[in-house]
Amino acid sequence: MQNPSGKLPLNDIRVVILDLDGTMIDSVPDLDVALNGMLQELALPPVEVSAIRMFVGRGTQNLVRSTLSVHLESDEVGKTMDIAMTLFYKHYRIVNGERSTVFPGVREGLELMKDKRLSIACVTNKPSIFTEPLLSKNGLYSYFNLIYCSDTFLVKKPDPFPMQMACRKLGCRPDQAVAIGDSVNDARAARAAGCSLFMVPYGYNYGKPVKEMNPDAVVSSLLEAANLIS
Ligand SMILES: O=C(O)COP(=O)(O)O
Ligand SMILES: [Mg+2]
Repeated sequence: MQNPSGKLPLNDIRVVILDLDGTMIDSVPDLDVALNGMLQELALPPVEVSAIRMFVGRGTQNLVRSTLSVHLESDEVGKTMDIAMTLFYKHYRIVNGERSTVFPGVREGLELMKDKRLSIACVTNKPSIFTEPLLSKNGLYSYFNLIYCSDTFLVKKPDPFPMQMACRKLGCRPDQAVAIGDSVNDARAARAAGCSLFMVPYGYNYGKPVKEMNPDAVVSSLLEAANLIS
């Protein structure tokens, strides 16, 4: 754990705002099956799972566009997007939650946050049609006081609006909330919203070390994060 700001443990925190993909759940194994199913129906070659890991974080449209761009020029990508999105949704609805796994320390961290009487929000760039089944299948849904997805508002992370709304809805000031995420999108949203920021190093951050985002701490698990909140 690193502590660049020197203000740990964080005091007077009321709300924890959690990212989903790459922070709580390793969803790439399902995305791999769904994206490659989409490519097969489009008569395009498969993409490597290591490439897919680099594409996650800015929502489904960007994920599908990046995947198509491995094989197609940008004008072809534009023409193929509508059918590709339909095919991706078809495949992902079938496999969502089948191969994905909960990262170590997530359940224990959520339990400790509950014990500390913190409110827990999930703010994800995943569409709601996939988010709620994924949390439910993994037994995590009931921990959340609030869940905001990519389609809840007109904007998503890195825009700060969903995190600001989570604070307002849960009755705290932004400086009484800590966001915990894996990517630059979480970091930008949290800082622009005025929240504290913890980052996990095991998720998807386009291959960049999370310490470059200057979080208040890099935490190895949600359990470690929960221990740093008082
Ligand atoms: O679906 C994505 O692009 C990423 O989702 P996340 O915000 O939960 O990491
Ligand atoms: Mg993420």
